[in-house]
Amino acid sequence: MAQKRPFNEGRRHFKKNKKQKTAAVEGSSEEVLLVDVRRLLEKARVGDHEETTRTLPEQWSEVELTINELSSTGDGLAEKEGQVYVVPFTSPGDCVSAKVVKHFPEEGYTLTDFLSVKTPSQHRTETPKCRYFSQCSGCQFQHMPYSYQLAHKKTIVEKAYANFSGLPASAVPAVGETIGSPLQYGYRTKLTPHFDGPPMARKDKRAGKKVIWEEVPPIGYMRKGTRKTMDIEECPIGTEAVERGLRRERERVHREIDKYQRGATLLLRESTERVRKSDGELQGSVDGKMEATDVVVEDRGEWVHRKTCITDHKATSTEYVEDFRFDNPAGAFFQNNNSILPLVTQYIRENILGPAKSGNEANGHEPAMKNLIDAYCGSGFFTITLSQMFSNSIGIDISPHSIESADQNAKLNSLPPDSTKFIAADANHLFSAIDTTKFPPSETVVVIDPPRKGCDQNFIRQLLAYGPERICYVSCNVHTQARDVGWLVGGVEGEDGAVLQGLYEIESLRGFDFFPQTSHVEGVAILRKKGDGAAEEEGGNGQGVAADSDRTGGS
Ligand SMILES: C[S@@+](CC[C@H](N)C(=O)[O-])C[C@H]1O[C@@H](n2cnc3c(N)ncnc32)[C@H](O)[C@@H]1O
Repeated sequence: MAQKRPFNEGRRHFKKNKKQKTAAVEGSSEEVLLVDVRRLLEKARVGDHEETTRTLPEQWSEVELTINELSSTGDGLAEKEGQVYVVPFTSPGDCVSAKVVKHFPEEGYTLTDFLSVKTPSQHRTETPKCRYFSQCSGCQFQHMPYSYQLAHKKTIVEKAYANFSGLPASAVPAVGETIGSPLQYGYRTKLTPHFDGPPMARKDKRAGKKVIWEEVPPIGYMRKGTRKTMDIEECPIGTEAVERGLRRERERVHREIDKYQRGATLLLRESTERVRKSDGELQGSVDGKMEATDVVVEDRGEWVHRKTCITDHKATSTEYVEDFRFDNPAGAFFQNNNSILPLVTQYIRENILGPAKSGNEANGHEPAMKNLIDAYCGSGFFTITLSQMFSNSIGIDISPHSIESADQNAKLNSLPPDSTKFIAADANHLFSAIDTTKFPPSETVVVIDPPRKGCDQNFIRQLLAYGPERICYVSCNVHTQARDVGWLVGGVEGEDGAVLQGLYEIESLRGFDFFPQTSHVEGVAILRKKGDGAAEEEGGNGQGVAADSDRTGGS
């Protein structure tokens, strides 16, 4: 059985500092960093570093370090005399100067501020496009070539499964190459910069006084390693329409700051109006030019896309992915990098039914997968883009607002209501609501795309009890994904304490780069029920379950 153990793994080996009673959140950066620190210390053969007597440099002193490796959190790690120094904005091989910020002696690491490069690594080849790079906490990788970023993200997936799935290496297939984003800058369709209230705002408010702004505060993102907001005038990972919106919103806040009683988060969400070129009026005014101050016009073959930036949470934003249209309240969740979405949907279509049952060929195979259940469906992105492959599709989301949008989106895309349905419900109660005569598990594929914290253990138990033929697990946190997949493959403790056997094997695993220049990677894992053609595929396309060799390579 795959245990809950892996998420404690990073801490288990360190004596806890008495003051640090709070456990790190499962799958959090802190947890992931701890595991990488411990692995590096093991590699450096430091042995029991808790017993090592080390003299650590004083806080705020400057240290010179050579970066050994990149952590899954995107930070450089440098081992020196039995202590790991965490240095942001660096690459393996960099020799850098850094300022000591905080020691965690029990855990064996020290947080630092990056100061300067003494000798650059061979992976430090790019000139960052953002003038705030190495101060802003948003991006970590602008100094590295894109191919290196993609290769690193593959190792993040590998390490996640090696360290957090609780599975033997033989149960984890070779991780595929990371699929890159067609746009590596100018891709983010949503940004949410913020500003803080004046220091006395709370006290003034309690005293019934009007809040006084002595100056316009910085509007932007957190300065790396601090809780302070830094002023950001431009963000080159945002789309052009969003960049325009940022400038406009900043000007507005500068004009209207006195209307605010406290700090605020601003919304910048791209919205697209699609106009057929033959409709005339826009012909000739295309090719990414600004048609008017706030409108970016893009040539899309027979269409013209007019892109604007919405700042009202409740206003409707429209996005096109392939030929599907999605309308959402601008403040609601929708994927943030439209350029990569067609690659993801295409990949899932090609793999969701398995190598022999892809796409339209599926109907010729028995048992054909006729049904789709999209747990955590949001406004219907996967249900709608995949529904043409299935006779019945159902999407479930806990947010009634998302389900309203999903219903609306199904209509916008002319999907028949008798075959594509959505229900507002907790995924934990999903399987009691499913009619198994309509959705027999042997003919059903389940797509899972939960929030960063992953699935509830209860959901996993119910999924195992239902036992769909295939599962496609999409996740923005490959660490919690690895834990959940570990349970589906290796089994999980039932509510009564008895072991529920794992039913699945991992057919394929790879990352998609939804967020270039950052350390985030979206994982897509395809699982099939054990015994469903595993043998015939082994050794076939290199994506089958590995033979008994250590291929996860996470340590
Ligand atoms: C990462 S989003 C994915 C949305 C969708 N698949 C998409 O691509 O647009 C996660 C979704 O899970 C939903 N969610 C969170 N907890 C849930 C639960 N217990 N049951 C059902 N849905 C939940 C959220 O409302 C959110 O829409």
